Amino acid sequence: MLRSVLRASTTRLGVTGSRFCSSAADKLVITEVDDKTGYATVTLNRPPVNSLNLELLTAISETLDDLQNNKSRGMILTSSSKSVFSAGLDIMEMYKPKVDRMKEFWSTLQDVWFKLYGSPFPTVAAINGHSPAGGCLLSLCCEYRVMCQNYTIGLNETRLGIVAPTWFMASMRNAMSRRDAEMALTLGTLFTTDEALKVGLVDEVATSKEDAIAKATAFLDKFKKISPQARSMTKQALRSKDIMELEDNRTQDIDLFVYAVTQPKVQKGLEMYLEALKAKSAK
Ligand SMILES: CCCCCCCCCCC/C=C/C(=O)SCCNC(=O)CCNC(=O)[C@H](O)C(C)(C)COP(=O)(O)OP(=O)(O)OC[C@H]1O[C@@H](n2cnc3c(N)ncnc32)[C@H](O)[C@@H]1OP(=O)(O)O
Repeated sequence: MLRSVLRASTTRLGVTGSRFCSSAADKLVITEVDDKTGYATVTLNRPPVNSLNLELLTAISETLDDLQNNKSRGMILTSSSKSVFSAGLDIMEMYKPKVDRMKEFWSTLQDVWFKLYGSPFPTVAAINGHSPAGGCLLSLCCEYRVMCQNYTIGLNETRLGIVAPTWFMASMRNAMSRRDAEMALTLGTLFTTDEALKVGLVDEVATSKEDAIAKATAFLDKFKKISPQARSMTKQALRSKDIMELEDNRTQDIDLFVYAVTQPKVQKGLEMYLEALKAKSAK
């Protein structure tokens, strides 16, 4: 039985919420912990498409802190949307940006990556909708991915005329073969669920969100008889090279992001992409 709400993080207005004080619908991230298993289901809740702006990233980052501080037994990451897991980074954070906010935005994304990719507790993404770019990154940080049928997933940055940072690439390389990762990253491939399964970008296919959560739970159950400490040390050792590489280059990575995104050519590309998205949604 799910009991709500371990911690309701930042509200849509960007104000830190307190325990149990307002309805889950107001929260950017909803955390529910199962009494029996101790697993936390973390639901991204920024309609319409869970695009990752500074406030949503901050809420995710705080949630991951809470789970770690509470010695979580496992986390399932999913979305409250019926058709989108996450549309990736909020393009409005990059289009005509204010540099200070942009730096905070990127630094918070780095924090989320460190905390999720390197989490001591086991993590699964129950991908119940489309998952392009930054949405795909969040799922790649998890140890296991279960995806519902008939959606798309991938790091499609090159299709937007931008370059996925090396730590995005490392996360993809950790899940699939180097060859498939190179093809996917250079082409900016958005895979269908079945294609993603074939290349190992996702581990299982689900027929519904409920089925995805059940399969995610079954994955977490596999660790019941494994020492949590041995498990987390093994995971962190395997991922430490990627983590140290970004730790050593955090500031340069932020500077490179600001430099790249503020280039007039990139701004023009983002403008055109936004226009195309708006035109599509207006149809
Ligand atoms: C060597 C190292 C160099 C480093 C240099 C750094 C360079 C920077 C790297 C940056 C990495 C970027 C990562 C990203 O995540 S970029 C974002 C990529 N995301 C996408 O391409 C997805 C775009 N969205 C979609 O394809 C669809 O919306 C989706 C399939 C997800 C859902 O479709 P659906 O039909 O359900 O919804 P709509 O398209 O109608 O969208 C509804 C409204 O939401 C707006 N929207 C959608 N996506 C975004 C987004 N990512 N950001 C902001 N807003 C978004 C869309 O415009 C609609 O708005 P309106 O209702 O107002 O029209």
